[in-house]
Amino acid sequence: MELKTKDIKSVLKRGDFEYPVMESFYTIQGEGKYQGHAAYFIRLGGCDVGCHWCDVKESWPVDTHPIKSVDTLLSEALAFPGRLVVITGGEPLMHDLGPLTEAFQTAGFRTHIETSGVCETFTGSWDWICFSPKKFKEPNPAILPFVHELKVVIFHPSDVAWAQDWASKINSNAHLYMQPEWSKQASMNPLIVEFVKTNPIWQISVQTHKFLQIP
Ligand SMILES: C[S@@+](CC[C@H](N)C(=O)[O-])C[C@H]1O[C@@H](n2cnc3c(N)ncnc32)[C@H](O)[C@@H]1O
Ligand SMILES: Nc1nc2[nH]cc(C(=O)O)c2c(=O)[nH]1
Ligand code: SF4
Ligand SMILES: [Mg+2]
Repeated sequence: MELKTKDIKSVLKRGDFEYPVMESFYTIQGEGKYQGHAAYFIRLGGCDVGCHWCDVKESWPVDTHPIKSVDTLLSEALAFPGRLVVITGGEPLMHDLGPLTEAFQTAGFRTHIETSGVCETFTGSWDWICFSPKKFKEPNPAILPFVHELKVVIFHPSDVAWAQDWASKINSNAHLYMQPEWSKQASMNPLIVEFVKTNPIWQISVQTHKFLQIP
């Protein structure tokens, strides 16, 4: 049963909780298991991992983005038909995601996260956890039993074995993706294609939003 916005405000416990929000946008999930699904993205500010190939480096500072309340974020998302929210960043788990996810789930959204898993604390109530480990900062192993999807960016051939090593550490139900680093597709795509054909438990994820030229 979907609540109306005014009803939701009355049930939100921490609707006034605030976050630094670089951007929020209604689009098509371009990566991983839910690729192709309409989704409302909330990109939180702040990340200290420092991937040199990061495609959203402007998200890294935590104090240069507008501050938005849960109330506002939920009201903005409710304006669109989809009921799948993807919390991303930056590194979203830098923040206490309990209030945000509680509000969206109360309003009938599936809550998905895109995370590098590096944070000490692991907050929020999630319908889907996409874990994308990085060589630049060691993830917190506490997340590993809860991962629904492992998505490893392949920048160099050595990342293939590194990805398999991570697959051996997470729960056996997780979906396994290799994603070519965007600028290295010419060399990495053939490698990943051959790997997946040989190891069909894996899938390739190619950032379809960039081909569709949508956010
Ligand atoms: C921008 S990050 C934000 C969430 C979180 N910090 C993380 O890394 O998972 C979202 C996703 O984009 C991927 N990504 C970032 N830059 C990329 C690039 N240049 N090529 C391919 N994937 C990239 C990350 O690996 C991650 O799966
Ligand atoms: N369309 C679209 N899909 C995405 N999947 C993961 C993204 C991210 O930056 O977290 C992303 C993004 O930035 N845009
Ligand atoms: S962890 Fe994510 S947001 Fe942070 S630098 Fe790496 S890809 Fe970018
Ligand atoms: Mg992106």
